[in-house]
Amino acid sequence: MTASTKGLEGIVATQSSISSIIDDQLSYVGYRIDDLAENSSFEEIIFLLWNQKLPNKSELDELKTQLAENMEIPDAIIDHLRSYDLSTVHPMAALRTAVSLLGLYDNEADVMDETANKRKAVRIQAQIATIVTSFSRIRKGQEPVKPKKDLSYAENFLYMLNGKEPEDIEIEAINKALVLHADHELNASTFTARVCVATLSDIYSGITAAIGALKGPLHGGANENVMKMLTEIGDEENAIPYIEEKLANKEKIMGMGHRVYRTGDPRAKFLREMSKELTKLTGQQKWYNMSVKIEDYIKENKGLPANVDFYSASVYHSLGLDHDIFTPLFAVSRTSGWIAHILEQYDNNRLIRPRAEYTGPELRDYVSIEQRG
Ligand SMILES: CC(=O)SCCNC(=O)CCNC(=O)[C@H](O)C(C)(C)COP(=O)(O)OP(=O)(O)OC[C@H]1O[C@@H](n2cnc3c(N)ncnc32)[C@H](O)[C@@H]1OP(=O)(O)O
Ligand SMILES: O=C([O-])CC(=O)C(=O)O
Repeated sequence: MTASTKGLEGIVATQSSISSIIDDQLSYVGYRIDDLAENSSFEEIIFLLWNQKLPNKSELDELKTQLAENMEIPDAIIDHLRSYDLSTVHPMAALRTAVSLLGLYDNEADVMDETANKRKAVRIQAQIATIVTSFSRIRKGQEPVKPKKDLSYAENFLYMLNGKEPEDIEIEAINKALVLHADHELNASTFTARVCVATLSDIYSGITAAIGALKGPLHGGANENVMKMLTEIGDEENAIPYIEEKLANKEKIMGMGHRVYRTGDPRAKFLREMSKELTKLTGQQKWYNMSVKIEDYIKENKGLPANVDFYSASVYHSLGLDHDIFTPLFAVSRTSGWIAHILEQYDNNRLIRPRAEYTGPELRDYVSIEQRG
């Protein structure tokens, strides 16, 4: 292994027909992210990722109905969420455990045929939103809100989170965020999901493993940390001195840099636009202004682009989301991509088992405990 392959940089580890990043352009199943972000509902994206084609009207209506009808979670999950001290638990840890638990209440969890896997896909995609929103409400002492069958996925997410039907601008913002985060080639959490199910383990195991990988601050956890940074900075004039100090201490700036993108993350411009609009609307422009200053500074001084997690922070903050719910919302969206990759892995499976270059001691003789110093 050379320094350049550390972290498997540049290694092509599988073939996939789900999403592609070529010359810093992202597409889902051949459709440009720019077109999808402007025009698609999240349900359309789910259908596209799982079926490799855009749905016609009746296919889309059917999926929307299935998702809305499957959103309720078993009472046992709600009881579980009430059973521990939620104030000390990160929502991503709660989500990881709750999705694993969900598998215990699905009597098809270990049925591995294609049709059962598709039914489970719908259930997991539907119920993950309800787990996140129920957790959020229960820890505030509020009752969980049941989904409504006539609402879209984005609407139901906001309705179950806030207990009231959302405004159009909120629905549009959440829908676009869900579309933009849905899939991203062989990112760390998707790779984790594929490695897990390539042992022929079940979908719940794959999604649980992926949630664990997304939680880390170098991956999905960055969005929460961006808001933490902006809050610490506090005012626009503090932004550059704060960043200079971080860089001088060799600390990473959250939401900046990417393993694959060199010129820029094509999703970031949409989130930047949304951040501009929503922070203006809510009188919180300072978060957007601060973010622009940081983005410009890092681009000029480090040559690094803002990634998807950078502006999503001020977008979600403007929508009133608790900061530690940012990454769970990412997971809600990325579940669609994880499931697509899991189904693709099952479809043409081979165990994923690379090698390690051994760098430990040479072979040596065993020393009995009495003879050890
Ligand atoms: C949805 C997503 O997962 S998008 C990514 C979300 N993660 C973040 O935003 C966390 C901050 N960013 C990072 O840590 C990185 O840019 C990653 C993890 C995204 C990609 O990392 P890698 O490709 O492994 O790059 P690596 O960490 O090796 O960095 C290469 C160089 O750029 C620097 N660098 C990379 N990102 C940053 C950053 N955000 N801030 C400061 N310096 C950075 C590194 O310090 C390193 O510099 P050096 O060569 O002088 O030591
Ligand atoms: O692809 C990656 O490495 C990280 C990323 O942007 C994502 O998962 O959306």
